[in-house]
Amino acid sequence: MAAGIERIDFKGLPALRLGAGNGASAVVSLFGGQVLSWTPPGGQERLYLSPAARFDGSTPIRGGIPVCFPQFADLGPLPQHGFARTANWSVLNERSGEGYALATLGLRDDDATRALWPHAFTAELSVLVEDARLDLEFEVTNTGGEGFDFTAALHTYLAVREVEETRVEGLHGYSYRDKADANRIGRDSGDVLLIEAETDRVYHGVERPLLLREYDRSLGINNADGFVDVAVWNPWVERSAAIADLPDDAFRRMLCIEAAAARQPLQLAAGKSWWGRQTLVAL
Ligand SMILES: O=P(O)(O)OC[C@H]1O[C@@H](O)[C@H](O)[C@@H](O)[C@@H]1O
Repeated sequence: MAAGIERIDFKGLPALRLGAGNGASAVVSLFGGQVLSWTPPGGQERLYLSPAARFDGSTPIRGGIPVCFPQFADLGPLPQHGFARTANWSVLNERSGEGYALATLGLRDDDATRALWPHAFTAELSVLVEDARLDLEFEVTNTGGEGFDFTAALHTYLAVREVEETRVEGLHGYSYRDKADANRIGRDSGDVLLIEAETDRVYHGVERPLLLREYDRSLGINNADGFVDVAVWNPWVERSAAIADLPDDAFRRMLCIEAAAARQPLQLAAGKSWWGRQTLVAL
């Protein structure tokens, strides 16, 4: 597609299409502030978007990069993964030039968010497409008069050709909480992580970039700043079949490698900001 940013309708929802001018593009839905597609130069889609995803403007969209905020998973009293993924975001900024496109979406507290979570905040998601790179920055500012706690994640659904032939490198030696095994704390001891069963882990304090290797392509994943944890999720056979908006064999085509701040709640004092980043590089 041409370079630049255009407003589009994506299955009935308002969205932005970001084009970097060299074949690289991304689609970002205003519902959820959610990246739904990312194609680096060469034209291969690198995010998984469920063919059974719902676009009704109230159900979370299954796939792409949902924003989990102000709660990751079920780590608190809010709906699973918080409310940001079912909120309507606004466009704060759009910029494009030679070889890049950048959009920033914003969300702030309103009556609906305060009914669930009584805090004043602004959140911004910046999405940059440039060459073979997708850069995401998620920033939260406490605009109220008192501190608050939150957990957060960019719940990135990566498209894989065959999950059992996919290797994740870089997690060796890190400890993780294993939700698929009664929240047992384990330590990764292998050279690579293979996905051969239901996997639902939060790795703690991951400082190295990760490499997702497939037989004919790879993806570099770097989580930075406030995203100190990495969640790895694959629902495998039974859970895939039980999730209504995922085809039964979806687990073969996706692997979530998420930038997270989920080991313990973050405390954000009045007037302060926090931010975390995830960068994907197609190799
Ligand atoms: O179905 P949801 O709400 O989008 O959540 C999907 C998964 O998200 C993961 O991040 C959680 O660790 C899993 O436990 C959860 O099942």
